[in-house]
Amino acid sequence: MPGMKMPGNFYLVGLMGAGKTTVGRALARATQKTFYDSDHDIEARTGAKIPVIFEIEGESGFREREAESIAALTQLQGIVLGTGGGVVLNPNNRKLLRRNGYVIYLRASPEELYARTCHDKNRPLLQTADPLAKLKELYQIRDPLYREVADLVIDTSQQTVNSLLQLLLKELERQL
Ligand SMILES: Nc1ncnc2c1ncn2[C@@H]1O[C@H](COP(=O)(O)OP(=O)(O)OP(=O)(O)O)[C@@H](O)[C@H]1O
Ligand SMILES: O=C(O)C1=C[C@@H](O)[C@@H](O)[C@H](O)C1
Ligand SMILES: [Mg+2]
Repeated sequence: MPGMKMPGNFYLVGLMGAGKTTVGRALARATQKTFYDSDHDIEARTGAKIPVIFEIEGESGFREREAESIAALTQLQGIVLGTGGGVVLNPNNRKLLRRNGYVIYLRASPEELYARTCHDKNRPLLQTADPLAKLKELYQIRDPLYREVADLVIDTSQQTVNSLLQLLLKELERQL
């Protein structure tokens, strides 16, 4: 289904490694929308990489910047937005996402997320002695919040990025 035109915005939520950036880019291409990534937007606005922002301003400083970025990006039309894994912690972010777009939760188990992220050092929250335990803890806290904002929950287990894209397009076509 190349070049399928669909109305509105698509917002992708989920934990680190869920595929928000990867699947988001592919979805934008397929639906002729512009892709944005809130993590990249924060880095561009700040002029610093996420690990550096965490180091200097702590997680709370990062969350303030993230809220500003979400407020700006949810004013845009015709976009696919890949969000940061912690975006749903802020109630105002949740409200903005729900109001302004169709929210897709890319779900994966902590074990799978660990396998996808363990070679990558760009996620400060996973720079701990036991990243799998951290992912399990984040999953417990956040899975209900992702579900709360989601219009659609997609299980990404045992799926390639391309098969996920096909599944998403089929589901979106059915629902919209
Ligand atoms: N369904 C999938 N199957 C296998 N690997 C995947 C899948 N989705 C994503 N990946 C891989 O997992 C890694 C993390 O994906 P990606 O960066 O898109 O996640 P993210 O949700 O944007 O994470 P973050 O919240 O940290 O930005 C990438 O190397 C990507 O290629
Ligand atoms: O899950 C999280 O809290 C985060 C996920 C990443 O996307 C980044 O937004 C940052 O590393 C924090
Ligand atoms: Mg990402």
